[in-house]
Amino acid sequence: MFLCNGKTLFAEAQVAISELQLEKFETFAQMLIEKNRVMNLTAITEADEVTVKHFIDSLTCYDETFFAAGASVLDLGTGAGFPGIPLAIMHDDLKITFFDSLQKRLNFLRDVTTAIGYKNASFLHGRAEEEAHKKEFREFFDVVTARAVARLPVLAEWALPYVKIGGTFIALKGAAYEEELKNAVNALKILGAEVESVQMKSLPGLTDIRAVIYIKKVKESPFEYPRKPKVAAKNPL
Ligand SMILES: C[S@@+](CC[C@H](N)C(=O)[O-])C[C@H]1O[C@@H](n2cnc3c(N)ncnc32)[C@H](O)[C@@H]1O
Repeated sequence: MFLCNGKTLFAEAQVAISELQLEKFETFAQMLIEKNRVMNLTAITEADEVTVKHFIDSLTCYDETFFAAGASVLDLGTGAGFPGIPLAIMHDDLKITFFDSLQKRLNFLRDVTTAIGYKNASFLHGRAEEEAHKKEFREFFDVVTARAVARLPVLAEWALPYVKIGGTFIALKGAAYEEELKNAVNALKILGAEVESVQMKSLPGLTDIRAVIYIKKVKESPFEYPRKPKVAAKNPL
């Protein structure tokens, strides 16, 4: 068993988890470590750190107020599957689309979802700035999640066009969250969104600041957003 302290760490984080869900995290962790030998997926490879900094951290974004049963979720810039795979393990009714610009990472996630028996997965390969202009994805998702993808003013422009009116964009952020929020005020206004709440989170054994920002989509995002690749980063709203 790779995650030998898994049960204790989830309990410390007050995450109620079944034996089956623990087994699925074990499967995912083993696949992640194995694949990481040949593909750049994560710098975190020690078992307790994987549990805390990837699995438990990902789950901090789950709040049932924002995730209705069976909700459609887009995990933008999912990488090695964070927060998407932990959400799929704990809430397998959610319909999660794993979205990344790197196909290899999506291939890995396809194998993971098969191994853990998660049947509600979809995979989207492309750039956030481009796929949002396709009719089938625009304002389609109940929830969009993103962890460690871009600064909030840029991320808001990439993510909010995918969120349906009344839906939520959830950004998992670190210590710079206040500064990012301040800098994103204009972007949120332009894109038709408002900050609903900011929840401070702590992780077992760590003192790092973690903030989960819930942003409500209140009206349509103007069609010109997101702008072409690299524009938002160079010239954020
Ligand atoms: C630093 S990783 C974070 C991965 C994961 N969310 C996590 O928290 O571990 C950022 C991911 O976002 C993807 N990404 C970056 N820019 C993107 C874009 N414009 N559209 C889609 N994916 C993007 C990258 O390929 C990478 O997998």
